[in-house]
Amino acid sequence: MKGHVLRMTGVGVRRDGAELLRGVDWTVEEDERWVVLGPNGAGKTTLLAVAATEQRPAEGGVELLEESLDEADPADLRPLVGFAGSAVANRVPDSAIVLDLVISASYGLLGRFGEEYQTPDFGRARALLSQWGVLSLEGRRFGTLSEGERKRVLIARALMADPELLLLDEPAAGLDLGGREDLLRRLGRLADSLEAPALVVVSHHVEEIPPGFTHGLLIRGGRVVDAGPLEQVMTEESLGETFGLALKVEQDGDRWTARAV
Ligand SMILES: Nc1ncnc2c1ncn2[C@@H]1O[C@H](COP(=O)(O)OP(=O)(O)OP(=O)(O)O)[C@@H](O)[C@H]1O
Repeated sequence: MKGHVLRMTGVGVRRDGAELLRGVDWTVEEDERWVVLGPNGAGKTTLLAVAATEQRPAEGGVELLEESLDEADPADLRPLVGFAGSAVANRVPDSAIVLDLVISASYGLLGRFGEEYQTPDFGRARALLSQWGVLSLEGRRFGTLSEGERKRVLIARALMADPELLLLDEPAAGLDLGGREDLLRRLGRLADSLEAPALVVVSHHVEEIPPGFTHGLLIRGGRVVDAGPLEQVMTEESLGETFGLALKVEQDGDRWTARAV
């Protein structure tokens, strides 16, 4: 059955007198794969923080799996959301062992602190590391990993608790061309999987939209410029307004490119 996993209505966020988001209406259904596109400072990370229940909006409503955040305990809803991005990477101790980092996501922890795990938990953690191409790193310390390796490990971690919604903040940033293409292929495979959670990927670049993604939300200055099926929102007009410059946008199969004109 199709149902909404995330719904924001009139969401506004303010911090230290600055308006970070304003009047955001956004619904993510369980079979949708969204990319959130916008320039630096547009409010993308803030939007994900609200979706991940880490930031409470000053205005408007947020529902996760049809439960209002006003009524539910965020601690009960948090395991339903997998989140990977630099905000998580910055909190991981350099000394955390990769396998421990992934497996401890079942308890919402960033490493093992004496909790008990069963054989199937280790099996799942290793299967996820393998799915993201980093099983050989299972015994390494997080602090010794490259940027690309960290990103893959954190995506595996975000999937460990079998979330209903997976939020990835700039998964392709800082990767070389081969690393980016490999990551996009793996994200495309996840997008195609019927068992995958609803997906939301944040990016600055239309070239980083993974194959199989269905919807786009364009944001600038904390306001939604456009949101809906990709073919409807990926226009030169809407993207030009979002990034503040005239653009030539092209689609080649399920990939996109954009350049200034
Ligand atoms: N405490 C704060 N006080 C004032 N402004 C803030 C505060 N925290 C964040 N901002 C501003 O809110 C805006 C949105 O920030 P956010 O990190 O959500 O943007 P973003 O789209 O993820 O940007 P980037 O692509 O550069 O990561 C930015 O202009 C940022 O400077």
